[in-house]
Amino acid sequence: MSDRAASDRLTRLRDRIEDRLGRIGSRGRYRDSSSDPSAPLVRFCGVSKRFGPVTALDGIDCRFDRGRIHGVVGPNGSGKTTFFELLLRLRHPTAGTVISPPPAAIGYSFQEPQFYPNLTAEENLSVFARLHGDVDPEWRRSVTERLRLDRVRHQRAAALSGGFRKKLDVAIAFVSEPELIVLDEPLAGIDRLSRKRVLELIVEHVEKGGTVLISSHDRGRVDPILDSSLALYDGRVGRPE
Ligand SMILES: Nc1ncnc2c1ncn2[C@@H]1O[C@H](COP(=O)(O)OP(=O)(O)OP(=O)(O)O)[C@@H](O)[C@H]1O
Repeated sequence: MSDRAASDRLTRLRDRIEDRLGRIGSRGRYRDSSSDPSAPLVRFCGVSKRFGPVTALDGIDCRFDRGRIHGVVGPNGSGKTTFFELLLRLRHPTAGTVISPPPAAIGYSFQEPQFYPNLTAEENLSVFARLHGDVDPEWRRSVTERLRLDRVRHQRAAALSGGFRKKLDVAIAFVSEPELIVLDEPLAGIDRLSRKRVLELIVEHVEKGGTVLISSHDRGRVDPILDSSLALYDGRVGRPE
């Protein structure tokens, strides 16, 4: 990583920590989802997020039921990433209440990878699998093989090609079988067979009772598996693309 990239990364990290601690003029709050299985797993009640003069989200009200695949769609800059960051408590709402499972119960893959660059693909999967307690080793093997990560398992994550990095990051989201999986552009930059496999993993996760939120510009592939869609436009709900 160049000095410039390392410094940019550090600045973003510092910004997120400050934000997460609610130090940037934030009056919104978080609550854990109710354990009642008939209650929605995720709810946003009047949620807004401002970055200085920029309003990224403006009074969002929505709910996502359990055991479903939910799409979050919208053009570039409509607020999808900010929405996911609030859901994961990586950022603090400026106003309103975000109700979601605690971050430890959420697997995710965002545009910026979460893996440890100096660990191998296999070591990364093993670390993330253990984060949420015991995981069936057969499941881990199945995810690894289906995304064809077995062939690069001894390579350092940082040395992987772009497509394999993306697949490793997506595999990490699934490996611990969390209650909720949040995927921001999971099909970007991966080959056709792997895209098919990712969609299969999503459907399988939901059939086992899990919940998935997904944002993708690959609407042709993703739309057929969605149970519902939240359309964002300029930080507001409702206007379709
Ligand atoms: N850390 C930040 N500081 C300032 N403005 C930000 C920050 N993060 C997001 N924004 C602004 O908030 C708005 C929503 O951005 P966001 O990244 O959530 O959109 P998006 O729908 O994910 O876009 P894309 O599809 O291009 O990834 C944009 O105007 C963006 O410039």
